[in-house]
Amino acid sequence: MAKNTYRQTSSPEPARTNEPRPVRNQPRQNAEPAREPRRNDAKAAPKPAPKAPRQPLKLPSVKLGNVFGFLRDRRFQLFLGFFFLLTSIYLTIAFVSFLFTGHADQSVVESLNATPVKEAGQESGNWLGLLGAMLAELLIHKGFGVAAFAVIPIVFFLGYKIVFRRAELSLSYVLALCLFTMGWLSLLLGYVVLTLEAPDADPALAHSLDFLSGGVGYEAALWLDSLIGWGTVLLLAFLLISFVVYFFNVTTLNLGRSKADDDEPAFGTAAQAQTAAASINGFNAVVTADDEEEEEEDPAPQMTLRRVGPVATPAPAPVQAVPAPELDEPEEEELDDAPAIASGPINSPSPALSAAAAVPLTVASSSVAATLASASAAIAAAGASAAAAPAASGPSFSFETPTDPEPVAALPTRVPTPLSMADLADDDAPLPVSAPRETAGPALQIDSQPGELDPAAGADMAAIADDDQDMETMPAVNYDPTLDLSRYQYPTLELLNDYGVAKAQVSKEELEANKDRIVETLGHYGINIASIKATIGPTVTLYEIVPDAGVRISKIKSLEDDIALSLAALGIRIIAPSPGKGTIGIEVPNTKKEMVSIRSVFATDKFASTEMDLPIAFGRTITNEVFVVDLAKMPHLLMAGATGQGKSVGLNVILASLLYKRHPAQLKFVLVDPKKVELSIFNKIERHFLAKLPDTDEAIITDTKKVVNTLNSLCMEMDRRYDLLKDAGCRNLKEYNRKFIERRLNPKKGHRYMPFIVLVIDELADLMMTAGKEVETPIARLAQLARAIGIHLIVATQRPSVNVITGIIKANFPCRISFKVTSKIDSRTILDAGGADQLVGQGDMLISQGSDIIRVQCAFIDTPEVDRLCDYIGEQQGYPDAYLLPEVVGESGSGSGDAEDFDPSSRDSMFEEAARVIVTHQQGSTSLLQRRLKLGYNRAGRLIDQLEHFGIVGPFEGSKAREVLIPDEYSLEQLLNNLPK
Ligand SMILES: Nc1ncnc2c1ncn2[C@@H]1O[C@H](COP(=O)(O)OP(=O)(O)OP(=O)(O)O)[C@@H](O)[C@H]1O
Repeated sequence: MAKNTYRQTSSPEPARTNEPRPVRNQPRQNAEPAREPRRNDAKAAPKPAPKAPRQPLKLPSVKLGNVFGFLRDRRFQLFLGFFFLLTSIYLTIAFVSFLFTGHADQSVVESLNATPVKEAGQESGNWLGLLGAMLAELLIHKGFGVAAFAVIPIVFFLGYKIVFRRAELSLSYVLALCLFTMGWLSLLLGYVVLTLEAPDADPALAHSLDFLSGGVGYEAALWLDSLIGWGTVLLLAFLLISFVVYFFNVTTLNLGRSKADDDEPAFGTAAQAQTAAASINGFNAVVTADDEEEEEEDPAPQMTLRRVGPVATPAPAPVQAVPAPELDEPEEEELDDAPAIASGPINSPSPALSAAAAVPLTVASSSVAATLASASAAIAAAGASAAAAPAASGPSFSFETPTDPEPVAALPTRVPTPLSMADLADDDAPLPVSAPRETAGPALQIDSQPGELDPAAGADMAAIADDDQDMETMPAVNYDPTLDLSRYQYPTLELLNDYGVAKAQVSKEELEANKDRIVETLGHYGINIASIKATIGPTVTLYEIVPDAGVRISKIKSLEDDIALSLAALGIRIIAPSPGKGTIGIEVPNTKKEMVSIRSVFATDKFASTEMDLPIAFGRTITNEVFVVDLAKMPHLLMAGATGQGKSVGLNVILASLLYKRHPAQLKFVLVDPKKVELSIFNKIERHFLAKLPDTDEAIITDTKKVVNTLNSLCMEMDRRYDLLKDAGCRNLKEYNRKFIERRLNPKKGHRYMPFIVLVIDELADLMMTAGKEVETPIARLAQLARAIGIHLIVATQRPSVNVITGIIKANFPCRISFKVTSKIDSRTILDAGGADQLVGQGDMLISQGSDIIRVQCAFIDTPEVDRLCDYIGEQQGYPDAYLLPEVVGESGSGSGDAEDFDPSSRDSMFEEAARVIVTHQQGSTSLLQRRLKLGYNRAGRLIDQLEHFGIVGPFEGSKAREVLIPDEYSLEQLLNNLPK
């Protein structure tokens, strides 16, 4: 019976005598049928005494933290760690020795209660003495057989983790793997041994291998065999598959898939994408159930980094992934109480989590992109078929429906955004909607560029960086101006109306008829045409003709009206010659115009992936190309157009373009709206995108007097910015901000991140009428100088007459846009060329940049769309207030315009002299003081305010001079004598 002695563990052993010890390898034939005695033995085994009912454990009232405080003692930890490490070595030797000496040692160990330890130790053959023999007997022979070796990695890992405070695998990972291996392998081997014990099997072989399974494995296999027979094999297979699936997170099977399939980008499962997206420097961050357990165990801010093999995606350069630092093991009590994010940086969710959230929506957006792409493919097909139409008789004629050449941009993906300190600080501000919203590409760009890590994630990584790592040595990237509103979500395309795919509105008949009339009309004047080609745009069709040799261009140009007459169409424009084409262009309005929706323009790759600083997507050109310009390069814009021709829509398009592409930290608007209703809709984004003077209630300026102050304030901001640029040794704002972001400028010296400022004046005519020079001078000054320091002007007017668009303003606005105007003169005033009077209206516009004039159909954005856009931004967390411009009082002395604020003790030294000039001339004008007293604008303005305060001149009256309240010099002298000195 010695063969299965480990199964008799509960049998009382005979007292040890001098007789030879029962030998383990006693012949098997002496045995009774193998299974019976074990069952009997089991029944015969004395039952353990019934346990006393459990008493509720009375905890001492001392804090557990005090009791287990020694656990935090590093010396104790090292002691424990080395103990585990050495134990693992000890177990390895003892177990290996067991393979050779186990059988012989079995009787020694089993007779221990009857033999003195010393004697038993001498008899033991194990290389590590009696203890080695006992451990091996317990864990291998009576326990799990050879599978007991799996205990060793657990003990070793514990020691390693405690001593070195780092481990690339989590404890739960090692425990799960080793314990499963031990149990499963033991059961498997138990079943093998059981099978070898069958009457027809080789008994010697069975005996020599019986140590493999151990007592536990054998008994379990025996039990299962009795219960389900051969089903044990199936159960073993099922257990293995289940473990592999769960443990290795298997979600797809590659059975029968070709390599090509494998090469496809995997959007399949959240886990895959999560793993792919969170790849950092060769580690994949994986959040699994195991890791959650790990988090409970250790409240340190940590992301489990599991090496899962080489990662295909290139690691983002600037941020280094470092394994989470191990903190001292916390006490049990602390662990329970620790909130989930207690120690983590609040603005930094695990990249793995971000990725997981992004996945389903990535799929959604890619399918939308696919839909749009197929739509543009359909247009392309339509264009191709139109182009294939046979040419008519006469000069060669071809026409094409220009297709959208822009690949449609992938829609923004959604990412949850981190919470910043500012978020927490501003309790009143509405918290952003917790549901993930979309972020424009570079918004992963946020405005992160594709491929960059979320800056917040970058901050996170730095936050968990090893204590020893010197932040100074890291790449200088973690100042990020957008982090104050790090949860800010860029607007999505869903906010805009979807008008579907635009269709070509010009029929082949219309094209043919127009072509015939052009050829015929020109023929009447003896102009023959070599070839003619038509390009269909959204509003007009461009017929490009190549006249016969020797025809004078000016002759064709002079026939503009005749061609218009013959075509019975308004808005014909002749471009002779078409720049860079060698043809003469004749633009003929389409009978049915195509509306260019703003959504279709924003969805194009050209706009979505633009790298411009201040991109504006105006609309589509005649060749259907999306027309995107950079306001930062323009650098200012003058817009004109008769009433109802699309100016306000154009302004909204400009504002929407910028709002779609810039973060509130990067851009501020100063909105001047004398009409009071045009821009009021943008009030909702005051705390995100608007700038205003301190102590003013409304950010959108409707009062002329405030406009003057605001313009002067912008001039001050400009001067200050120039000072800062000079101090930093930078030539423009971009360079300066780059330097600041790289932390090469000291905020203590007044350096700060400077957003672009875009000043929008909706109606210049009104301002010029009421404030004249007072607005003209600062506007001209800003236009001349503000380019380099990121202040850009957009000035619109419906009256492009010379007294509104004065020479000085015009000279400083090289880029001008004209919607339809009422006269040729207006067209010349704004564009220095005719043509704007011949536009067809409704957003049809000409853009002049220097010598080039381009016809563009402005995109259409409706008021409800702007409303939705502003709501979307306005509902998000904003800054506590609008961006504050410098106060004017300090430098110009004109204060916020309130003469009551004036401090009498700080009267200007030229006050009396100024009063005499004003009273003598009976004209309360700042420019009079400037001229007569040779003063600068600011000082003259300050003096006028002081004169107002002392009742010498009346209040500000717009462009008119102030009323002089003192009738003659005598009265003035009396007043001056009575003034406090
Ligand atoms: N790009 C466009 N595409 C299609 N229709 C347009 C476009 N722009 C303007 N329209 C049409 O013209 C109308 C007037 O446009 P808008 O209000 O912009 O004119 P405006 O020049 O600002 O007039 P006002 O100076 O009187 O305010 C709009 O309501 C719209 O119907």
